[in-house]
Amino acid sequence: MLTNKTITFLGAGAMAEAIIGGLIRNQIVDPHNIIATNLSDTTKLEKLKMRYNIQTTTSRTWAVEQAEIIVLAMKPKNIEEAVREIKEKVNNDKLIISVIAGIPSSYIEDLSGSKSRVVRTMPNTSAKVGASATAICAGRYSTGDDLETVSLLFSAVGTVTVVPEEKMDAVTGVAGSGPAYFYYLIEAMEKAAVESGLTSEEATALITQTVVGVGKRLQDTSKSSRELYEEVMSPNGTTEAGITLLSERNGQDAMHDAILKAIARSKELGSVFTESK
Ligand SMILES: NC(=O)C1=CN([C@@H]2O[C@H](COP(=O)(O)OP(=O)(O)OC[C@H]3O[C@@H](n4cnc5c(N)ncnc54)[C@H](O)[C@@H]3O)[C@@H](O)[C@H]2O)C=CC1
Ligand SMILES: O=C(O)[C@@H]1CCC=N1
Repeated sequence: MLTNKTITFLGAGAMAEAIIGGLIRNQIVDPHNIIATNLSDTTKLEKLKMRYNIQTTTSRTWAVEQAEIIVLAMKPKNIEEAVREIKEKVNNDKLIISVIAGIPSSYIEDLSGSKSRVVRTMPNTSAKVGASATAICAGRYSTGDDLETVSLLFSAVGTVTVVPEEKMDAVTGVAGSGPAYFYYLIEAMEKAAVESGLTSEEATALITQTVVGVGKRLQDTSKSSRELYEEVMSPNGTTEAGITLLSERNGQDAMHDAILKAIARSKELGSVFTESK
């Protein structure tokens, strides 16, 4: 095991489960050293206990008392209440990891009044299959060792890139939200495939492998994305017909603006907390 430290997940949703699964699968943490808790969904806690053999509890303050590492994995709207509830139980001995979009580390650092050691992170749902593109950044009081610990923990669910905190909103719009853009596109591809006579199973199999192939190709080449799609386009062929229509409808502009919008939303989520300081 990488660490014998007790890790408490405050928030037992999709992200928490993806990370817990990776940590256990890769034997980074003993399941008995993981505690998960949430607001009120005891059914979800029972499922996690059964599935991963971890500890679960409805007492959030107890869970925080036990922890050497606390992972904040609730929605941004719940962070204020969460902080209020655990404030008295947090001290500088505990490392706090946040996966929450938008929320600046400085807001969480002031949590204990004793300069909490915070590392802010942004994983994505591909953590579930060990393929997250996670970025992490150090807070003001976290140490080099803390960054290393978090890096090792998240290596269990994919790649880890260390960035300065001012880049975290961009990371969130691009990589945190990133999988959704692809799934959205795939939904449209499936619809067109079925309308054109493929069964849903045929469409899914073909599109899934196409996406896997694109990912592998990207990892394997130094060619630019433009070079790669131009490689697919034969003059006056099928791809050119499709790409021409996308260009006429400003498909790339829409995608570009969507990502900027997501980045702006990440900034907006955090601004409430920076302004109130
Ligand atoms: N879903 C995604 O693709 C990604 C999500 N994130 C971030 O992860 C966080 C969680 O997202 P999801 O797992 O999708 O949400 P979710 O809704 O699936 O889970 C949130 C969990 O937090 C719990 N919770 C709420 N308030 C709490 C409190 N005070 N104490 C303890 N638990 C509390 C809820 O009961 C629930 O179990 C969000 O802040 C999001 O920004 C980050 C990267 C990707
Ligand atoms: O949509 C969200 O706010 C979260 C953060 C990144 C992905 N999901």
